[in-house]
Amino acid sequence: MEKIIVRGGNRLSGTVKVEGAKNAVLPVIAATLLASEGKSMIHDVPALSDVYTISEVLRYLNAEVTMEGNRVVVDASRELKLEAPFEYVRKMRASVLVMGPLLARNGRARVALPGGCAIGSRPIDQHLKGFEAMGASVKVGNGFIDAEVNGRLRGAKIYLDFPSVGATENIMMAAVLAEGTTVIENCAKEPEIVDLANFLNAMGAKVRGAGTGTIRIEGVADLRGATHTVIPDRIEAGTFMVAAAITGGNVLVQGAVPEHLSSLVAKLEEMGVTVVEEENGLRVIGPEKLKAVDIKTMPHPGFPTDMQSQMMALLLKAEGTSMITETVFENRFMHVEEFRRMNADIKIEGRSVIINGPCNLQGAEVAATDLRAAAALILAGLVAEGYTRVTELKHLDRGYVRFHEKLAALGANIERVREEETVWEEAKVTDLNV
Ligand SMILES: CC(=O)N[C@H]1[C@@H](OP(=O)(O)OP(=O)(O)OC[C@H]2O[C@@H](n3ccc(=O)[nH]c3=O)[C@H](O)[C@@H]2O)O[C@H](CO)[C@@H](O)[C@@H]1O
Ligand SMILES: C=C(OP(=O)(O)O)C(=O)O
Repeated sequence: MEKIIVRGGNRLSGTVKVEGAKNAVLPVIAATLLASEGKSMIHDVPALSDVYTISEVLRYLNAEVTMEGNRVVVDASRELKLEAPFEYVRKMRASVLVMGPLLARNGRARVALPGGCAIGSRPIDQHLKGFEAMGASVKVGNGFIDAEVNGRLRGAKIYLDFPSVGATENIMMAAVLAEGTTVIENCAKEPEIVDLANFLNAMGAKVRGAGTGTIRIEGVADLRGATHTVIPDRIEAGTFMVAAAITGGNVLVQGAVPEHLSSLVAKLEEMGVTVVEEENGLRVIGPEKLKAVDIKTMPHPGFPTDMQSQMMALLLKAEGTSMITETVFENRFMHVEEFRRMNADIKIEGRSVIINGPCNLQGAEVAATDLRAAAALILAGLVAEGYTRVTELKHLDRGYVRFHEKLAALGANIERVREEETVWEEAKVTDLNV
């Protein structure tokens, strides 16, 4: 079993470079399916397992995908298949993002129904509501969603019940080839939505208003491949900002875009952390003592749920009582039990977590429950007494490129190893039963 072993106590210093954003590149790669002619070339693609998964989905659908370093080239000009099977959707929920492009281009799409996951039940009713409003008939059965439209999708006015990132993206991708104008109201405003809109427009689409609460899309007859550079990963950047803050370090996070990180910067400053805008990124200097604060996760520009667990690690070291309220996902507190194993004074009250800091964190063997929890446990390990061993690294690899190497380059005492699992002998178990 692979583990990351970290020994707490080192202050981090130096410069770390941020990769292209996972949550931007996945919809952008899905959108390449919309090009019936020409190749798309995507730059600054991070080498993550999720990127391999979405590439596999595209290959399965009959697109040609080549990856060279941080560049992905997609040729989707051949006739496409219709179906994204469960083996891909199970590995990565973002596989459902091929549904909009397939429906727009083929008039049909069949995608395995994603199940729940460690952070919540995550339904996709808002995606489907959008497709239906555009004239598609949607059927759910036998573990699949089948969507079909007679002729082309038709532009429609769609009001989302919640500003869902995935629904906004899927509906945008369906609408770019629809007949007429689509208006998505109460849509998501995340920077990744703007990045997708920029890529779609480079392909020949007419998308306006991305980044605001209303997106207007005028459908066009066809789209061609385009070149695009993915935005920097604000969550990876934020994770390294917390790493600097928690260790009382001084780190330049190169590529961090201040406008994408304003809610995080505000909270860090409230905690006593110094954040300085430099020409090519953000410098973060941790204080001797961190102050307790309250945090509530919200859709962008509110505090991102994808930074909730990392901030929880930081608040464990803050003086006083902090409260974190999670409003985006109903079950994103699985890491709380793992922090308890590290001697954290922390309890769950409904959708909130109360932390009494500063906690005297102790190294322990802990398991990552989702990708941000993996990062958060490693961050806690940076300041825990002794050794922390973090398992279930498949979650980490979905969203962080060479995380331990980047931390080691900043001075952390950290390595990734393969350790044998302890196998209990049957005799011992039997002995206990007598
Ligand atoms: C690949 C990707 O970009 N993932 C991000 C994306 O996920 P994702 O796009 O899945 O997140 P959404 O914004 O759609 O989900 C937010 C909330 O809306 C609910 N919901 C969503 C769709 C729907 O049809 N019905 C519904 O009820 C979800 O269960 C959840 O409670 O945005 C999340 C919220 O910022 C981030 O945490 C994820 O990292
Ligand atoms: C929850 C996340 O991703 P996904 O939506 O791909 O599960 C995340 O990036 O933290």
